Amino acid sequence: MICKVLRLVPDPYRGMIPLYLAAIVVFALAQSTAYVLLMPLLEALFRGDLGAAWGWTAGVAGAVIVVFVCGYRQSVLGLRIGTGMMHSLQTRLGDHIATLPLGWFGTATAGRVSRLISSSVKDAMGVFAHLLSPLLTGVLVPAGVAVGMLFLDARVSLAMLVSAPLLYLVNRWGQGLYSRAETNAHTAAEESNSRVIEFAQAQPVLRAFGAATTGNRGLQNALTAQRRVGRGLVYASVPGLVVFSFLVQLTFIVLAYLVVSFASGGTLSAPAAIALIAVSSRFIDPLNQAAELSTAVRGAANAADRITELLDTPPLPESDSPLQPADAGVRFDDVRFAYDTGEPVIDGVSFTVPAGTTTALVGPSGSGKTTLLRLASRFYDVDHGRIEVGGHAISAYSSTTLMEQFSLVFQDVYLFHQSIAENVRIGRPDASADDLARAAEVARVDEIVDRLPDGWDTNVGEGGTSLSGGERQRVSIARALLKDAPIVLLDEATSALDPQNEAAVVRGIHELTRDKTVMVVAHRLSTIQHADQILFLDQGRIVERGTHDELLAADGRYADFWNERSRASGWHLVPAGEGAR
Ligand SMILES: Nc1ncnc2c1ncn2[C@@H]1O[C@H](COP(=O)(O)OP(=O)(O)OP(=O)(O)O)[C@@H](O)[C@H]1O
Repeated sequence: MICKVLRLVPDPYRGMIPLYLAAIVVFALAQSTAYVLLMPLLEALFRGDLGAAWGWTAGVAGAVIVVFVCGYRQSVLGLRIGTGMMHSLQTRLGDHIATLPLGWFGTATAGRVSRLISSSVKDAMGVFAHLLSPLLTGVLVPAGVAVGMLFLDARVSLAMLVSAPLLYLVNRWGQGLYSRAETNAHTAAEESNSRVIEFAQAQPVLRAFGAATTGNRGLQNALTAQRRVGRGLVYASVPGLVVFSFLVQLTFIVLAYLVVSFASGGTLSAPAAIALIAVSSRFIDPLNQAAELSTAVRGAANAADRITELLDTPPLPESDSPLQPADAGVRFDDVRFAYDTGEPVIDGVSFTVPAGTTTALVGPSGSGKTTLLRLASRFYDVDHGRIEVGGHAISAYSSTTLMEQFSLVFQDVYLFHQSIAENVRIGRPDASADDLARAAEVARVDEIVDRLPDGWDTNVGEGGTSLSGGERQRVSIARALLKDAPIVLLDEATSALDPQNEAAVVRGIHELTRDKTVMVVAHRLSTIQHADQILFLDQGRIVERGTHDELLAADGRYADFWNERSRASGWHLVPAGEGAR
């Protein structure tokens, strides 16, 4: 159980563990020695042999000094190992999560990650900070007392040693009950954490539907389930503790009975009997304490399992090759892909986007357009086929080199709880103030900054809540402009923007995509019409491809789509070959 936690201790602190354990062992042995020495001390006192009593007192005092020194040492070492382990685990978990494929980030992940990084790590570090020492002491002190008693009264010592296996088995049984309930309680807590996060984030939607306090059935169900399994956890921990505690008291009664019978049988003196009963109580108390702590250690071992499971989740394979792309071309070759659900979403897609050209992805909702952008930037690895950038498979590049090739402008723009300047600088953290100002001017972020109370230093709130949707898009375009990568992956907004934002976004995108390789999930008719190549997707396959004029002339799915969209937006179909450019 403890080994699982020991494995998580980082290197510089691992070296301290032998000294820490040695300090605990000496601390416990010194305690049991002090207790065992009470017996000859009491005997000497009862006999009136004050000289011997002083000698034993000195022995007890020596043992107490060792207890103090080792107690201090193991507390300091335990805290150092525990806090070092907590810091290292939080960093390791954070680094590891950043390398996981995006497919890992499912709906329950927010709650899972937050519980792992906060509560599970704290549970695991608690083993060193405050659990292991009293637990080991609770086992070693009674063992030391029982062995020490061998030299004073072997019969009582044997009775103590015989009770040990029985107590151990009962404790194990209690641990088993507790462990299962603890795992359920943790899963329920993860789920309710996720639902609480969702509840906070979904307030605008809930309020819009008048369901701010009552509408989140998921949260209510999760909290009810958590309460239920929480009660289960209490019920599961009680039987083990009660039976164990009863057995411990029973052991004490048996020991007391033995001592009294030996005394009345004349094989034990009265002072020795009194001293033995006093020492026996020191055998019993630490056992109760150890039983209570062992449930907490079991919880820590479960936490260590969860942490290890996450650290063992394979990251997206990362290349450390210094390979650089030859150009900014993109090629998909017979690519197939399914999300976790297993349903094929991309089904044998092949196409080439020559460097410096624009490819528009068009097709019905759910046909796989956005997925193609995610695959190009390796948010996920393909199940079959190959994606190349600059003449090499994207998996051959280090993730830093690969991401340097892309500017991503997706619809769901996330802004951090930071200033607007910091949010734009995510595109290139070392950008100069001039570059920042230029990108802001092109994407018209400067207009937004001018009206904000603290200008560039205005905090945009979590998720950018203090900006409108169009303004958030402008910030995301400014980020991409500042990054100035050779390939632009663009998911055009489907929703209509007000004229001011629309003009700013169109101008920003025009500048962003100038002379770049562009893959765009296109919704605006002018974007589609001016693309060098249009891919019409349906159910994960390219069903038509060509230029706007070629596809209109083919009079197939694209022509139908174009006619419909043109009618809807008040455009007029122009005969093939006369399409305005
Ligand atoms: N993270 C995901 N996990 C599971 N399935 C997903 C995920 N993202 C998308 N899908 C599914 O994959 C299919 C293709 O989705 P995708 O977003 O690529 O389509 P799209 O053509 O971009 O649609 P839209 O035009 O509506 O944005 C859809 O059936 C969608 O439900």
